[in-house]
Amino acid sequence: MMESAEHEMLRSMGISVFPKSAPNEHPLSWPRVSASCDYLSAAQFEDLLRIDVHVAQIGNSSVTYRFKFTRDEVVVAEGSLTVVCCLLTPKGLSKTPIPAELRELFQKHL
Ligand SMILES: CC(C)(COP(=O)(O)OP(=O)(O)OC[C@H]1O[C@@H](n2cnc3c(N)ncnc32)[C@H](O)[C@@H]1OP(=O)(O)O)[C@@H](O)C(=O)NCCC(=O)NCCSC(=O)c1cc(O)c2ccccc2c1O
Repeated sequence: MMESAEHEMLRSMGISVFPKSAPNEHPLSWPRVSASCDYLSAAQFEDLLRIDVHVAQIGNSSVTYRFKFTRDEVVVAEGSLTVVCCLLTPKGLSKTPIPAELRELFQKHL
């Protein structure tokens, strides 16, 4: 659910989760390096939950999101996810500094 909320947030910012890249460029991606969630009160099947997400920290290549899950006004869970800006190369993931234009977009959600 945190990943879905993160993806919705990226889309709302106009950032593709997996952008198309030019033939000789490596696509930019955001693999997760850390995830945690504290469950604070019980939720039940079919409950409608609201997930609020904001950017808690922007590093050189990393972004940390915080999530709050609520049912009506009750906080059900709180979570955190850290992703790293990476180039997807034929040899695998390679971290890269967050491009300035994306950093600016993330800063609006701090
Ligand atoms: C992502 C890595 C390639 C980074 O490797 P590296 O060793 O070079 O990174 P650093 O140690 O320097 O850290 C970079 C940056 O992240 C911060 N950080 C690292 N670990 C943590 C942590 N546990 N908690 C918080 N922060 C952390 C660190 O402080 C640095 O921050 P700065 O801001 O200062 O730069 C490498 O770690 C790696 O490959 N990890 C495995 C990633 C992975 O497979 N995750 C599992 C989920 S899968 C996934 O999410 C995913 C994987 C893919 O391959 C995809 C491919 C295509 C699309 C999507 C994919 C995808 O979603």
